[in-house]
Order: sequence, then C-alpha cells, then structure tokens
Amino acid sequence: MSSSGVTLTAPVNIALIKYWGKLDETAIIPTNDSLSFTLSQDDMCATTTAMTVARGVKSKFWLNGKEMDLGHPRIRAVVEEVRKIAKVQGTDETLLDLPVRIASINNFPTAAGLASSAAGYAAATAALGALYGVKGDLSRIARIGSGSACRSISGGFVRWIAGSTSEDSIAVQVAPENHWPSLRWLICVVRATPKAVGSTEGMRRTIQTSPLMPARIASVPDKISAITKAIQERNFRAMAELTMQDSNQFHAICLDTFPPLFYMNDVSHRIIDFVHDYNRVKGSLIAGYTFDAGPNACLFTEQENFDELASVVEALFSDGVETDFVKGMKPERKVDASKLLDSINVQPIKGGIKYAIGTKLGGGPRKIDHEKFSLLDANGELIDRA
Ligand SMILES: Nc1ncnc2c1ncn2[C@@H]1O[C@H](COP(=O)(O)OP(=O)(O)OP(=O)(O)O)[C@@H](O)[C@H]1O
Ligand SMILES: C[C@@](O)(CCOP(=O)(O)OP(=O)(O)O)CC(=O)O
Repeated sequence: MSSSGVTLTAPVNIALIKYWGKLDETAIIPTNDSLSFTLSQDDMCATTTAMTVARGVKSKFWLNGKEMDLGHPRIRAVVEEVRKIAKVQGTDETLLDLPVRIASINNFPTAAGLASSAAGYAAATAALGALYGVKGDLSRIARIGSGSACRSISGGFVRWIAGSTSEDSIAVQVAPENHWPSLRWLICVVRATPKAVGSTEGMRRTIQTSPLMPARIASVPDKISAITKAIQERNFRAMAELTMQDSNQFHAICLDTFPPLFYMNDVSHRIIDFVHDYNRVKGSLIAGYTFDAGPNACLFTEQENFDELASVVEALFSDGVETDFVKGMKPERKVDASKLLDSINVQPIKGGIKYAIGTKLGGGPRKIDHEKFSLLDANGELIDRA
C-alpha cells in the first residue's frame, strides 16, 4: 500500500546571536541576522519519517506519538512549499498528489525553550525534500515552518541572512562542524515543561511594544561581524563574551516588552552568577552561557575544562539523588570540585537543574535506515517507539 518513505534526523541549533522579531510574520522574514551553533545529533535530535500512502488514505501528522493537525498553518506551509518546488524541479506529479504521512519524535523536551521547533521543522523539511527529490537550498523552506529551523539545515556554525524576501532569507554555513572540535556544551534542563508564552507570540509582543528593540536591531550587524571573526580565529574569549552579552540583551528586550516576558527564572540567574564567578576564580574566561526563550541554560567551554565544569554544576545545582546527571556526551571523569567550591561565592540551588545534556558541534540532517528506524509501518500507521 505504501509507495515510498524516508526517515532522518535533524539537529538542534543554539543561537549565539539571537533571532527575535519578524518583519513579515507569514514568510518569517526576521528583523536581523542571527548566528548559531549546530549541536551533535548523537546527543539531541528530532527524528522524522515522511511517506506517501495510497490515494484515499487520510494524510496525517504525529508529534511525539500524538496525532496533530496537519492543517496547522506552519506544517501545511512546509508541505505545500516542498511540493511546489518539487513540481518546478520536475518531480512526477502522481507522487506529489498522493496523501502524505509524517511522524516525528524529539529525544529532548518539546516546546521548553530548547529549540525543538528548529530541529522539528528542519527534520520535516529535509524528510519531505528527500521524499520528493528536491534539490538545492532547503533552508528557506524550513524557515517558513519556524524561523530558527533554517539554521538546523546545516552543521557547524550557521548564519541566517535576514534578507528581505522569501527567496533571499536563507541560512549559510560560516564554518563546518570540524572547525572547532574542542568546543563542548552542557545543556542544563531547569524546566522541561512548555513555556507560558511561545516564541512566536513573544517576539510579536516585543516588536509591538519594546522601545529598546530598534537599538538592538541596529547593533546586530557589528555583533555578527565580530563573532564571525572570533569563530574563524577560534577565539574562545571573544566568542563567549559576545554570546553572553547577546543573551543578556535578548532577555533585557524581553523585560522591556509590555507585558514583560519572563523567560529566565531565579535558577537561570544563579547559573549566570555562577559562570561569571567561576571565570573569576579560574582567572580566565573559560565558560560561557546563553539562554533561549526559557529558563534552561546552554553552557559552553572547551574540552579541557568540560569535566570540571560538569562536576561543579552538578555539585551546585543537582538534587544529589540523580546518579545519571549528565546525559548525552558524558564527562570522562568526575573532578573533585570541593576546593573550587570553597572559592565560588554562589549559593547552591539543590535540584535547580533536573539534568544536563553534554554535547559538541555537529552536522546537518542525516538519513537513517528507513527499514530499521521508520516511525511509520508499511501502511503509514504510527509505530510505538516510546
Ligand atoms: N519534531 C517536531 N516536528 C515538528 N514540529 C515540531 C517538532 N518539535 C516541535 N515542533 C513544533 O514546535 C513547537 C514548539 O516551538 P517553540 O518555539 O514554542 O518551542 P522550542 O522550539 O522548544 O523553543 P525555542 O524556539 O524558544 O528554543 C511545538 O509546539 C510544535 O508545534
Ligand atoms: C529565542 C530563540 O530561540 C527564538 C527562536 O524562535 P523560533 O524560531 O522558535 O520562532 P518562530 O520563527 O516564530 O517559530 C532565538 C534563536 O533561536 O535565534
């Protein structure tokens, strides 16, 4: 009954210079360029299967095992755009006319400020693109699903060029995934439940009400140039400073929005204090942070400091009960942080961080064995992989 199917994974990306604000809400044209770091899919990813089914069978979409509305404007826009481009490129129209089934799962919290929409729409775009044989740039298709998704179409460091039309608002790679192999990330899950105000609504409110927003938009081009140079030169200090400052500015803009957007919480603020104090104690800027639209902290450092950073974070913020605190890429060894902790002027918050995910720089979407890992059976029905 099924005619063809594709299964693949797509990565999360975390912005170092944030996207926040749209000039065009439907086409998702942002107010400014943004620049991100693609995380390894060995640790965090969205997995998506897309397949055509026989005429007369209903098209369907499942997210994390739950059926969703395929008529949702964003997912529908992605399906329609992939089909439109495939048609122009000469794909057989009988294939494009068949009903489609899509199933996706995230192996990390959904809608909690950990860029699930980025990985999810990049996976959907790449899977549909492969299903229909689309060639060329997929980033502008992923962008109409969720702006930040365009950056998950490539690995390494990626810049989303704002552009001014649906055609020229695309993501391009600034440096490949093997450019800076020593970088390590520790994604600290402070809260895994969906946030109160989603990014789309939050940025709409900011555009309408924040008097500080024009100054931020004007400051972004210089920041993009400076961070691109820092990345090219593998200058950790410059990259970390620019990233932390941009995260802080983004959250200042959120507070300047009316009514205000409180994405970070007390634990997030304590983590920020900790990173600055840790750098002070170490006598050098060796760790940085950035926060998306939620309280979860994305900490980063280089490989030589990763084990110590993970141990100190665990000592200060874990509940002390969870034995498997760091998931994903684990530290090679536990470091005795007691001496260091004596010098750090930050009060612990026990249980403030539920768990952390260790990871590094990674590549763009990758096809996986459809027969083995498909989320749909041969009839296009959901396979329970929970
Ligand atoms: N794997 C997926 N496939 C398709 N759509 C997804 C997937 N994962 C998430 N989404 C969509 O993205 C929405 C969540 O987006 P939202 O921007 O609110 O959160 P987030 O992406 O986790 O956080 P942020 O963008 O602030 O980092 C979900 O409600 C769903 O509509
Ligand atoms: C804070 C951010 O993570 C905002 C991401 O916003 P989304 O891409 O989720 O928003 P929509 O385009 O409305 O879907 C910053 C960033 O990733 O650049």
